[in-house]
Amino acid sequence: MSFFERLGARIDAVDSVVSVGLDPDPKRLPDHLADHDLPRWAFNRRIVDATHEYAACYKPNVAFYEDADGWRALRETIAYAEGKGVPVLLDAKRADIGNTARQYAKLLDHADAITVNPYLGRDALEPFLSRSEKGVFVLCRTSNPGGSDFQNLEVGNGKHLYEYVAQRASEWNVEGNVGLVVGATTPDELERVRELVPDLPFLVPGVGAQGGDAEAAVEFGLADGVGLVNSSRGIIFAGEGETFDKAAGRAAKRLAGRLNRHR
Ligand SMILES: O=C(O)c1cc(=O)[nH]c(=O)n1[C@@H]1O[C@H](COP(=O)(O)O)[C@@H](O)[C@H]1O
Repeated sequence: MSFFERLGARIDAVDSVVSVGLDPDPKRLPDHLADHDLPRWAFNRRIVDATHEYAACYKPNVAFYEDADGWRALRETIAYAEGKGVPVLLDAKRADIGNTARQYAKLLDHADAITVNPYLGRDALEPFLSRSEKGVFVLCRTSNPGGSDFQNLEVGNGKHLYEYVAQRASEWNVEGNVGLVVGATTPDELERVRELVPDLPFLVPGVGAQGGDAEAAVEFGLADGVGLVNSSRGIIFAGEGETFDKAAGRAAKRLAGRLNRHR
């Protein structure tokens, strides 16, 4: 089964397109977890317990795990999420020259899907794209304020770079495993990318803490019902103290319901 078939089945099973972002900023973890051997894992475990019923996937951003304990915490988190039947999308934004990219692509041995950066071109993504059973989400129009610096440059025929990336990524979809990352903070661009590539599922970050447009995220993010709308801080840091997980569960449920009203 392809990644997008598995994701579609998960979306149907939980009636949710929510991607729960597991970005456990050590500075924001509840104090009572500090004594744990791996506080990030202790935190994530309780987040997964509280949110998995509403999670179409989990999206750990590897930036929050790039140290010795972090990798251990990430490994435990992935195994636990998968044990609950939830696909894991590693947000790594990788790409490099061929022999390095082949090493980076080994990350896919441990997850169902990954985010990649198109800046280095097609060959830098080949080791990811050739993994037909894994999902590969190509950054297209990012949600940050500087996303327009390069991505909105005109590259010829009145076309912007993000539009060109969308079309090229669609050509790279030989294995049926390519999606795009398009932020909810620029709904006009989101709509435009959907016009250009009707068939690719999107990962739409930027709702919640970044204030993006949840309605547009659902209206344009899904292809044949498949796609993901991510919130990280808005879910995992919805509450504080001993009951942080309960608040996260409520936040995930609320977002799933809100998105479903537009599905
Ligand atoms: O690739 C991503 O997931 C991503 C792309 C993008 O354009 N904007 C964006 O916010 N993200 C990621 O999505 C998550 C958003 O986190 P919150 O703003 O806390 O919901 C972070 O892990 C970001 O790195």
